[in-house]
Amino acid sequence: MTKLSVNINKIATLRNARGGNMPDLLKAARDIESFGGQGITIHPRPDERHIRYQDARDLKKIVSTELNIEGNPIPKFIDLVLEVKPDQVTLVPDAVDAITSNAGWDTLRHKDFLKEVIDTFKKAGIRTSIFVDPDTRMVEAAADTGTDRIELYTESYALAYAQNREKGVAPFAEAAETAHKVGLGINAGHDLSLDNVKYFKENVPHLLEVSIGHALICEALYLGLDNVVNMYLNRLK
Ligand SMILES: CC(=O)[C@@H](O)[C@H](O)COP(=O)(O)O
Ligand SMILES: NCC(=O)COP(=O)(O)O
Repeated sequence: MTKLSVNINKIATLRNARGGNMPDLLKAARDIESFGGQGITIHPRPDERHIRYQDARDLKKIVSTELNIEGNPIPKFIDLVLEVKPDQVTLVPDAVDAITSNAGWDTLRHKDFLKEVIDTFKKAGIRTSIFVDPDTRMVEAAADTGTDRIELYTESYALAYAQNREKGVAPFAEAAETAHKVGLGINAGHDLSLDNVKYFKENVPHLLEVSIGHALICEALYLGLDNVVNMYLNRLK
């Protein structure tokens, strides 16, 4: 079974637009869980333009499924994660000024750094995941860091889907087979949507979890959050 973790960054973006508490991020997280969502993902960025560090602390108190915090392990992110102790931390190598995540880790080049950070989180009892491109060398080197899982960065699949989905999914299927062989759990995310997620799930083996935010919240504007969560759950069966 593949779990759906809903990324609620975009709900925080909307809230922050007016400075008040509408929409209420904590209520949205609780509602998503009551609709069947199996996890909540947040990606606090250093400028706190959507998720604020305080949101992570508040969400920890109310999320009853699984809290996944994503981000670049700069010192203040590491401190936040160690304080909040989410179920999972996903390390993403994004630049401070990145509009959104735009690359996976070079796990060969940053192996020593990743080993150290992963060791710190694992000692605190937090499951770890590393955001990587679908490249078997990067997946194999990820295993050497001691991480529990990888998250496959799916933007290239989402871009290819309309033109040539067979070609677009092939590197992900291969990366997932490699990850499974070297003992890593497999998550995936970025630009997955109601259109493209079913084919991905059908063609990428051993997929434990997808985290989906941008498309899901956009789709919910037309279809409703409850309905959309359930449409994803059906596609992930
Ligand atoms: C790691 C990843 O691909 C997503 O978490 C993405 O980072 C969403 O972040 P934004 O909502 O800031 O685009
Ligand atoms: N890890 C990916 C994620 O949380 C959501 O990415 P997106 O669906 O907002 O592109």
